[in-house]
Amino acid sequence: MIEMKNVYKKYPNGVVAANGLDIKIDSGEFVYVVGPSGAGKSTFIKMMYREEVPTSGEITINGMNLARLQKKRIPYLRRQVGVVFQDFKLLPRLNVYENVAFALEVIEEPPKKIKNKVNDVLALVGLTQKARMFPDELSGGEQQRVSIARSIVNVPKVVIADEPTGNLDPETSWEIMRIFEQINTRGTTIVMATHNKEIVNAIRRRVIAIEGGLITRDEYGGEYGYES
Ligand SMILES: Nc1ncnc2c1ncn2[C@@H]1O[C@H](COP(=O)(O)OP(=O)(O)OP(=O)(O)O)[C@@H](O)[C@H]1O
Repeated sequence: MIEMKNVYKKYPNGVVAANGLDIKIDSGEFVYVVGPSGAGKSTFIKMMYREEVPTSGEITINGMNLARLQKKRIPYLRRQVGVVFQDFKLLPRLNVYENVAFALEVIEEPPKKIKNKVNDVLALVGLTQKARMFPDELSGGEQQRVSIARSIVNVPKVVIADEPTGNLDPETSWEIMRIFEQINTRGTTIVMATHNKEIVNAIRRRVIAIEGGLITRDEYGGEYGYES
């Protein structure tokens, strides 16, 4: 479970990007985070994987208090929370297989386990045939599939995605959504910030709207609710 209690975030330049956020997200939920540009969606999401730390308030993920998490415990958090970005963030000099394996090498998994786990997730995202290719040899959708494979190879309880379809054409975006739905069906919680109105209105899930650093709407099966 993810819980925020009265979370406030002021950046050093004085911008208040979270102005008292209270939210509970249960295990296994699929949540969209929507709102206008600059509303505070990325800040909300970054605080969940401790890329940003709240100025005050509490955030817990599966019992871990992120505000008080010691630096040395961050790798442990990253094992429980997979992250997917709009711009994929793959390592350009590593091939598909190595990009995914890297997430396991840093936590010192035994080589044999690495091979099995990487092959399993590459099959799940449909990239078995492209395991030896490099990121610049892949389409945007394929690169995003590698990044999703990397985010789930540790079997995290939560996957957080910030605009994962933002750089993709509509058809490819639907393919990526099918993969997220599949991951969610296996019990993984998904929290996804998105501007994709068509997707939110078609694949109905919980919608949390943020405006001016506040949660202004929280509806199960809700609409996107903005013109974009
Ligand atoms: N590192 C930072 N330092 C200072 N201000 C920041 C920082 N990151 C974000 N902000 C500011 O905080 C506010 C919220 O930004 P955030 O990126 O969370 O919004 P967003 O809803 O994700 O926007 P978008 O949809 O455009 O990505 C904005 O006013 C932004 O300029």
